Amino acid sequence: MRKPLVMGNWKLNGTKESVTALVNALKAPADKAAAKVDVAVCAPAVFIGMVEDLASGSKLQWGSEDCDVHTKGAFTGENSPTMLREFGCTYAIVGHSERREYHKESNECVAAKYKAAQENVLIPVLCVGESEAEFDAGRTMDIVRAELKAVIDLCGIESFKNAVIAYEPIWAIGTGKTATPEIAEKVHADIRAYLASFDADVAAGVRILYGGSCNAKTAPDLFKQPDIDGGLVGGASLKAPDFTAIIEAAEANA
Ligand SMILES: O=C(CO)COP(=O)(O)O
Repeated sequence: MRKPLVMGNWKLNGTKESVTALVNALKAPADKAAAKVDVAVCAPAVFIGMVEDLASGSKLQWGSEDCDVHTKGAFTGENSPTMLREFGCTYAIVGHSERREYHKESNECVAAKYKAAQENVLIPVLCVGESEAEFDAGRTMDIVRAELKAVIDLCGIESFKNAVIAYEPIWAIGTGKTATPEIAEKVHADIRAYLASFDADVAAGVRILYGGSCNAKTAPDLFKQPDIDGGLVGGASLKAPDFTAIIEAAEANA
C-alpha cells in the first residue's frame, strides 16, 4: 500500500551550523524508519549542496522548496529542476501557499512547475489548500479541485503515479491551529475521490500528506486517519527531537 512520507519544509530558516546539526541528528531516525516510512527535508536552495554532503549514505532524502519551469537560461534568481537533481534532490515542493500568495503563483504556473519537476526526474510535492475565509464559506473543495485540475489538464491524471499531494489549509500554517483529524481526513478522502473520478488506481496509490501545525502532539492522531499518508512539516521540522517524534508517529501507524 502507500508508504508514509514525513517531509520537513524548512522555509527561509537555517544557518550552516544549524543545518549541520539538524541533518546529522536526523540521519539515524531516518535510517531506523526507512523500511516503513520515507523521511525527507526540503531546504532553501543555498543549503541543498550541504544537505547532500551531510545526508549522502543515509536514508534521509532531500528536496527543494520550489523549482523553476526552465532548465537553464536568463532567469535571474531561479533554480532549475536539472540543477536540483544534480545536487541529489528527490523532491521539489511546488505551489506552497506562501509562493502562491507572495509570488502570485497561479494554478497554471504551479502546474508548469510540477511538469518541469517531473520531466527532470524530481517528484513534485503539490501543495493545495484553502484560506480561512474559503474554509468558513465551505469552499474548500472548490479551491482544492481547481488546484488539482490545473495539473490534470496539463500533465494528465497518470502523472499522479509519480507525485505527492500535500493538503495544507492556509489557516493552519504556522498558526498552531491544526485541522482536526476529522476535518483533515474528510478533505483527504474528498481529494482521493476527486482523483478517482479520473482514475481509481491512481487515486488509491497517491500519497496525500497533511500540513499545517503538524507537530509531535498533533501528528499521532492525524496519522491514524486512513487517507493521511504522512506530513509536510514546517516549524516542527527545524527541531530534531520534534521531527523525530513525528517520524516515530508515522512509523507507529505504518
Ligand atoms: O507550511 C507548512 C509546511 O509546508 C506548515 O508549516 P507549520 O508546520 O509551521 O504550520
